[in-house]
Amino acid sequence: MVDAFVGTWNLKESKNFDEYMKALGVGFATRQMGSMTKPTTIISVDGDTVTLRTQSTFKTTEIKFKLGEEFDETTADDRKVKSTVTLDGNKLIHMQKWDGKETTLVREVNGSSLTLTLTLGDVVSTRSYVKAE
Ligand SMILES: CCCCCCCCCCCCCCCCCC(=O)O
Repeated sequence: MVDAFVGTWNLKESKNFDEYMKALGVGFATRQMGSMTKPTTIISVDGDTVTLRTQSTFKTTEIKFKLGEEFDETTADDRKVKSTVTLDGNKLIHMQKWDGKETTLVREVNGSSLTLTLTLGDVVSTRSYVKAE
């Protein structure tokens, strides 16, 4: 049920994000900014279209998608990827594919907490978000 993800979520804690950005090939200066930045993610639903906006003073991205339908996405580090988002139980699974590589961004809600798990090969980063009041 995507409804559980709807709301405004603020980053509270981040683990291993620098390693994840390194695995993506993100350069030093951008990684420094990325590590310091505390984004807000706003998720909304209109009919069968989901909007996921991640905003910060450094970068802002917004994607609109229908579950299970592939779409083109330009990521915060400027990768041009093919993305598909699916719902598996209570997990929102976002898969990005580019240049023969793939990464997953898995979001899971537990009450007022949202956990984002970023995986690329054997590199895993966990980012914890808390719902805004
Ligand atoms: C859009 C805001 C993202 C904030 C950090 C930007 C850092 C520079 C780009 C690194 C690429 C990482 C891919 C996106 C990871 C999303 C992290 C998140 O939503 O918390």
